[in-house]
Amino acid sequence: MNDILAKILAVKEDEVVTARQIRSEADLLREATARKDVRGFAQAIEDKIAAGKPGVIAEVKKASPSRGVLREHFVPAEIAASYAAHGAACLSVLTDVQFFQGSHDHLRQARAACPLPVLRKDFVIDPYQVISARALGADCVLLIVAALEAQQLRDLEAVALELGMDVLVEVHDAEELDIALTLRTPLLGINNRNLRTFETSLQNTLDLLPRIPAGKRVVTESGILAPEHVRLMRDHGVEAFLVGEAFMRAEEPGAELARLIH
Ligand SMILES: O=P(O)(O)OC[C@@H](O)[C@@H](O)c1c[nH]c2ccccc12
Repeated sequence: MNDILAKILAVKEDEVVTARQIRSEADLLREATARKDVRGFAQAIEDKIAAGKPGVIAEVKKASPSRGVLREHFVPAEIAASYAAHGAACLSVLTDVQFFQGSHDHLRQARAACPLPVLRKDFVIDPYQVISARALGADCVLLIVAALEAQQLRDLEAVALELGMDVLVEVHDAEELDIALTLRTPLLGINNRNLRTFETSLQNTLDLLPRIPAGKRVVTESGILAPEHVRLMRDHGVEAFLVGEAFMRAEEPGAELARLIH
């Protein structure tokens, strides 16, 4: 497993060990449960779609391992406000430091600057990170099937739901999809990018669509760069999108969002 995902997961193991030494899980849990401010993430997407609009999860991401720095002028509060003003349903904020140049502060600042629900975008492998997400203010966590065993996925989902958060479960192929479908969450992300090779193809979403049962909300993730891409997906009944790079490269991220969905 000498791929980028394996490298990232090894770093996450270390991060969790260190974080636990600084602050106990019990202590963090007290902070997380004291917060009574969860914003409905899945609901915000459904509300957009019910109004005839695409549900866009707009990402706040300074850099990525495949693309390097995406945006020099990077002010999370400004970006979040711009997204909110231009019709985003939700935000996704990278909190990984080493590979995406994210931070906990990016999430706090973005969430404080707008009324939108926020996904903590990181590589979650341990309940500590789910609890930490809520303590930071996150309303949803990402669980990546390629990174976890089926039982771990179910356990992490249970922790998130217990804290009142939503879960976005991410798959890349049919095998991962079968595992994801054992979870309770309706939010099913299909990543068009392979996290091991970084190859990106929108066809990936289209290929998996016939396998999605009723009751699940498909979110197509990655590589959505142009209005034609949004149109192609909507023509196939996909109404929810997770978009980062296209917005981060634009001078005004929210204006680019509006351009992409009209
Ligand atoms: O920047 P893009 O190509 O629009 O992609 C956004 C999002 O899908 C991508 O950042 C992503 C999807 N799944 C992830 C898992 C970890 C880190 C990042 C991701």
